Amino acid sequence: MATENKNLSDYDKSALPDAASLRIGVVVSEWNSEITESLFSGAEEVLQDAGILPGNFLRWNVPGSFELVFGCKRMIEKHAPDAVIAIGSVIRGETQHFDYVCSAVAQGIKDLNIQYNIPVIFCVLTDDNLQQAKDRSGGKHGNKGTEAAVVALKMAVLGN
Ligand SMILES: Nc1c(NC[C@H](O)[C@H](O)[C@H](O)CO)[nH]c(=O)[nH]c1=O
Ligand SMILES: CC(=O)[C@@H](O)COP(=O)(O)O
Repeated sequence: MATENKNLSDYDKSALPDAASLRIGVVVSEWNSEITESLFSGAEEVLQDAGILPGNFLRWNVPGSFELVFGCKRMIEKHAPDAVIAIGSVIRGETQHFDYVCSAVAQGIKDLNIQYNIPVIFCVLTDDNLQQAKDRSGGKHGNKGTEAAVVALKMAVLGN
């Protein structure tokens, strides 16, 4: 399993890009909030370790992962952040709805990266069950929110 072999959740604080001059946005889905709040906490810790100023750390909530695309788009247009992290947790149910939500969100976030000159980081867990989500949001496989924040910082300063 890819995650078992590659865990970016352990990071070197001294190697993080300096966030003192950066504005980072985070859009958080309220579905599976136990998971998304853990992901947010992981991301928040990294950004604070990197020295982000409170006024430059923006958080908006949206109802579900499908709304992450619009939420990130509106945040970009309103605040022009240096990077945006989209946080969600999609857990498979009985129907094909899981597949449609996951595909739409992944494609939509990819499109935002192309449409705007701002990195939009895909921190959306797509799991078959709650345990898989727990394992990747502060459990045995680390925290994808932590990883996403490291990626956001690196992409925000890319080419500088
Ligand atoms: N089942 C999950 C959803 N479903 C809701 C959709 O994301 C969306 O809000 C709805 O279709 C209205 O547009 N969302 C998640 O984030 N996680 C799920 O497991
Ligand atoms: C990802 C979803 O929307 C899914 O959890 C909904 O569950 P179901 O497919 O049983 O309606």
